[in-house]
Amino acid sequence: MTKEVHSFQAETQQLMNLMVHSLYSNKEIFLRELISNASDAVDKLRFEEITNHNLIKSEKENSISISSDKEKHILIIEDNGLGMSKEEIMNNLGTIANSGTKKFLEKLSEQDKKDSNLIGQFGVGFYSAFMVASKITVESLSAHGGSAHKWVSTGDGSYTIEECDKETRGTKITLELKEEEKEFADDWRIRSIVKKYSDYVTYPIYLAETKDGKVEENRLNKSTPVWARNKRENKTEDYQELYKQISMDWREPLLWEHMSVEGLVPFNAVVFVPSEAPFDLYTRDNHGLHLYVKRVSISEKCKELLPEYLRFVAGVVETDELPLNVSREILQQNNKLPQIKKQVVKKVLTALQNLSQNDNEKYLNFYKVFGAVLKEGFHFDHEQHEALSELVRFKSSKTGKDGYVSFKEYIERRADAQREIYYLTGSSFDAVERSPHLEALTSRGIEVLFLIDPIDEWFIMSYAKHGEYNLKPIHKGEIDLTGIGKESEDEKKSEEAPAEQLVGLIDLFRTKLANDIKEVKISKRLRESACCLVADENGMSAQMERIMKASGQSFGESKRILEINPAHSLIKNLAERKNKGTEETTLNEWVEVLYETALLSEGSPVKNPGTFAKRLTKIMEMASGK
Ligand SMILES: Nc1ncnc2c1ncn2[C@@H]1O[C@H](COP(=O)(O)OP(=O)(O)OP(=O)(O)O)[C@@H](O)[C@H]1O
Repeated sequence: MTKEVHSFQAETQQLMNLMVHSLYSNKEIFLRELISNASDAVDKLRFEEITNHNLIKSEKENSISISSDKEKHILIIEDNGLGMSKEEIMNNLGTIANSGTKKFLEKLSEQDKKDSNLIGQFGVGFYSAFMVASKITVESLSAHGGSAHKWVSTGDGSYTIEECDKETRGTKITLELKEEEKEFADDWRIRSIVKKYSDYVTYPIYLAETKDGKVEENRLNKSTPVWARNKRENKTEDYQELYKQISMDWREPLLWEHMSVEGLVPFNAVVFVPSEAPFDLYTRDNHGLHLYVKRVSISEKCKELLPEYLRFVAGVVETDELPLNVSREILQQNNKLPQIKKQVVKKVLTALQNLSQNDNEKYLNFYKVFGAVLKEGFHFDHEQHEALSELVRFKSSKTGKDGYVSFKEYIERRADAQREIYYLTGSSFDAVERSPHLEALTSRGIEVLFLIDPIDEWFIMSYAKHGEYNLKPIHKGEIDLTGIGKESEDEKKSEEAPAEQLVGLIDLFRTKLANDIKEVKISKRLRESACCLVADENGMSAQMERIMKASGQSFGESKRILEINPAHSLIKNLAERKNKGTEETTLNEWVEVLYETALLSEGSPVKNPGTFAKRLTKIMEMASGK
């Protein structure tokens, strides 16, 4: 047969031109594409073999062979798959069948045509080889028989096709590399690309390497990957090695889960929870799981498979339910990934629950590092509230600085008649531990959770109720503890001043502090302290205000309510003085100092520390002179 010359379809030519002149920097993906095509061709052969026994046999095992000639800048990729007839070659390599490539071209007509990054996003299959080759020869013998054909193109608008001598079934692709791309003929370069993208291709990938004058065929890819094997075949070290390879973390993982899911979207996965926080835990935006489709690496960090609040999880998911050249955009729209994600999330949360039940110490070590991140889930994943609520831990008025309590334990040891879960927000354990807000609750033996992570203010906005128990802030709104718990005899309040005796003093507070506070009220929550500040029911807590300020989102300071303790001797004395008509100026000073101490005890700064110190000194001076 003579050599025929054919022009490429217009779209194909457009694509070729782009490839030939591509400025895309990640050109190495061409090898991934060619290996993936070769692996597909072997897949197709194996599928047909089941029903058709007349296919040409191969003496070699089903495999992909790579060889190169550094001197001549030649790279060859050969497979013993199904191969192509003349018509198939012309159809497949002259037109654009691949849906990913079509999408790529559509995108190009809308967007800047020079946007070379699109190439990487779409993975344009066979044609990407023109990024590195000045001439490509494809020789193929179909396993169905007939004669072998050779297709040759330099990517300049046309290709030639003619019969050729090829005795073995399958396809051989010879790339004549451009001078500036000759590195792709180097063994080390080939090895590293295969390792990176095609390590888990089902069929062996061999590289012909010359050592001491002899050619050796060395296998580059692994055999069946850890996640595709039966769990029982894997050893602990297999998982540990996989973890290190995909996470770049040299420490052992805390735990892993191997999933083989049948169902609607079948997939295999291995997910890992690290034992230590990665350095970029709070800043990372490249979280995700490594996604494989038919053993081909599609995305190293597939965000669609993992919610942000599990961004510390590393792992691999493999499914055959997606097309190979799936683009990032398609990944985002794909409806199968959310189903996989849901199951992965469930599995990780269950694994953590199991850990907390079986080895609480280990779990708490995990929680100390990752707890705050996990809590973000309350805001973003309402579906998982129940599971997450079993995983959160808190410090409290009963745990001490190093301990933790779960919701479950809190409820188990709640006080008599207690129907709410009490909490207090603040910036640290030390800052809340001695808060005046705690006094009435502590004296009744009621435990108060300390929400002292910056994320807690958001956590509480998304999780206001645990089962039948409302979460109740003790630093906001009214608090009524009547009948709850039991007040110990020696902690009972000393006698309160009758309300009418406090009217004058309350008025004084109101006038003097008009610019700073919203209201003055008689407190039910104080025991030792003379006064404290509370936000109203829907107001912003002092901690929230500080966080907003620190992140540059201050809405101005909200005024809080000053509560005074009617049983405190200082308040009683001041009320008496006021009622006796003691000079206003002195009383004003006391009122100011009381307000400022209330600010300090909730962790807020006083407006003018110098004035505060002077006032305090004056009062101490007066007291010491008595
Ligand atoms: N080594 C090969 N053996 C047999 N057929 C091949 C080989 N390489 C390519 N082909 C054929 O050429 C077609 C075009 O390949 P190309 O890489 O452009 O897209 P694709 O492989 O179809 O894309 P996708 O991988 O998304 O299906 C393939 O569908 C296949 O039919």
